[in-house]
Amino acid sequence: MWWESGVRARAQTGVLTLFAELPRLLMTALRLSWRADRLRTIVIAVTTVGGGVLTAFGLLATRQILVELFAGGPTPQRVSAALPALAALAGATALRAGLGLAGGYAQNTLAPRVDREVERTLFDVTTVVRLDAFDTAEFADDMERAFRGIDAAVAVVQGAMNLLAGLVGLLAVAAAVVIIHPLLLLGLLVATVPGAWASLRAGHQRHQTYIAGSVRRRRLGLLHRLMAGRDAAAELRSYRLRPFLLDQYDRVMKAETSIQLALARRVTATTAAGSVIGGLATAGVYTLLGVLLLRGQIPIAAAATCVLAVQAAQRALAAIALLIDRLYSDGQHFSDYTGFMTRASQFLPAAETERLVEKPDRLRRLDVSGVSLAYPDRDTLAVDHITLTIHAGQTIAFVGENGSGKTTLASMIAGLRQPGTGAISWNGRPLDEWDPDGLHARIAVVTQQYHRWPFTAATNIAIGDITVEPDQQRIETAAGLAAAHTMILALPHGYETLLDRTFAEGQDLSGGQWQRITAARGLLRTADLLILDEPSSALDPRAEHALFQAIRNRHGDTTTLLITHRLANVRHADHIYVLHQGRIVEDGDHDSLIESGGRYAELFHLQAAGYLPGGARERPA
Ligand SMILES: Nc1ncnc2c1ncn2[C@@H]1O[C@H](COP(=O)(O)OP(=O)(O)OP(=O)(O)O)[C@@H](O)[C@H]1O
Repeated sequence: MWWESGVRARAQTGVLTLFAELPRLLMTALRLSWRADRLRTIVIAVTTVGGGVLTAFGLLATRQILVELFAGGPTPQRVSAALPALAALAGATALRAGLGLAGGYAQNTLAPRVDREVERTLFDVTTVVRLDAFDTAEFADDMERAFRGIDAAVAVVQGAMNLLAGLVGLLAVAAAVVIIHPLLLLGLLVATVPGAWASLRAGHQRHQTYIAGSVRRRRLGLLHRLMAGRDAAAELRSYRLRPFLLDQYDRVMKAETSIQLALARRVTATTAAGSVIGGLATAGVYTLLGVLLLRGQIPIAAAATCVLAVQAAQRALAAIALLIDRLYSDGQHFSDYTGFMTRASQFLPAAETERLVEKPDRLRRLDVSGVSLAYPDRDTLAVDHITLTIHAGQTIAFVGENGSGKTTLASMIAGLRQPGTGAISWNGRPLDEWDPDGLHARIAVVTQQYHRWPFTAATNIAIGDITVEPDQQRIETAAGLAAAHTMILALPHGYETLLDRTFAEGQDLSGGQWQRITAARGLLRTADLLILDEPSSALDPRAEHALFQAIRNRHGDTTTLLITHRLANVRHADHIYVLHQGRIVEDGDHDSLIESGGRYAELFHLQAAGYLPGGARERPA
């Protein structure tokens, strides 16, 4: 499907390349576990190695028991001769079980710590990357897989520990086998390598399918939200979208099902080939053992121990192959996580250097010099070579038709996006050379696409300034300015009403009520620069009047940048910039722009005509 193009190419990495990454992944997992909890990592390492040594010891003790039992002499004598080895075996088994319990406990209690460490590190990055990261589809895909990689991190750490334990155990068995007859070691390898290879290959096939399905899964997630979520529920019903969405779902699932069936066929074929070859090789090992026994090259006790050893080795190897398979697939999920962290680093803001430590002083002037910006995959510039100056205390307005670049320019002035070319400076120094926290503390932004934070009404306003403890008086004053106070008091729990319908006692608000809360959040702080992007699009006339009155009252104290399509609200602005296709095409105050009879005058008259009897036009003075 159209939205899947390009993903398949990313899933074409070879099995060997990925296998070669395993040691690096193991090291990353061990480092992670060390960072999460040193003591537990040490306990796991000690119990793992101890368990392996005890396995070898147990095998040799078994051999000794068999040697004593198969020796000549009366039975009671043979049994009593075997007793010390039997006691040693019992001791080793008990000790190994104890170590296993201790190691298991350490692993289980390590898992939540690793989980927290990994998830926290991911959120550290996702909350700091530049906004432009969210403009690319690759970033969204990467992030989807990175979140899956969080669960894999714990699995990789546990898998790495278990694999280590399995390898130590296997080494022990191999050592015991070599002591009995070196040729048997070769036989063991032949018997187990095909199975291990098949496991690896099957894991690789599963992961390839997983990567190729990343966009499809996101699409499915989207359809889940659209068909079962609250946001789309009303439109879904009013436009009768049910059959359309179900059809989309069926199409995606049809593709998904056939891909999963093809995968099941390939995995079964791979594991079947591994099992057949492995089975034949095992038969070869037992034949070899029989031949050695018949030729008298090994005694019967050694042969019996050897059968036990072969079985133990096969069990250990089967477990190891399974572990490698899991580790391999979890490791690849985990490498999606580590890969995301590496790739996301290109979207991190510039590292804070000495120069950035200085906090900006109160705004005196803000210069926009030759600023341009193009969004990824767009041929045209959203903002095209704009130069302007804003002086402290001024009220500035950006007006223009939809898509003319107002929001994009404002977001660069707010320091949320970096200009492609040109520079924006605060008191003569580029924005990115000031301490970012200090800068954002001096700028308040009320965005057009505001977020409905699932917190109480009070918190929704208080987060306008999280640098100080919430102050009820301050919150209520800000709410009053945005015509939100009375509305909030009318809610079931007033300011403490939770604004999320999906939780018990939660409430939802109308679009205009939400917008009042959003404006209150912006007005909470007496920022030097207040940017209001369409703050009144959903407000009723009374609320709109109150909000703009509050904004006008700040004139001279605060510098205000206003974006609105309701041109009556920008009449009082000191300077109005008219944008068209990313450029400033006119600027001046209201009267001079009306006088000049250009684009602004045309838009203003069009709007004003709607309020006049018979659609009469206001004439320029
Ligand atoms: N995240 C984005 N990725 C790609 N293109 C974008 C993105 N945001 C905006 N654009 C495009 O950039 C151009 C300018 O958009 P912008 O939002 O700045 O316009 P605007 O003047 O604020 O419009 P409106 O009046 O509708 O709010 C438009 O062509 C828009 O389609």
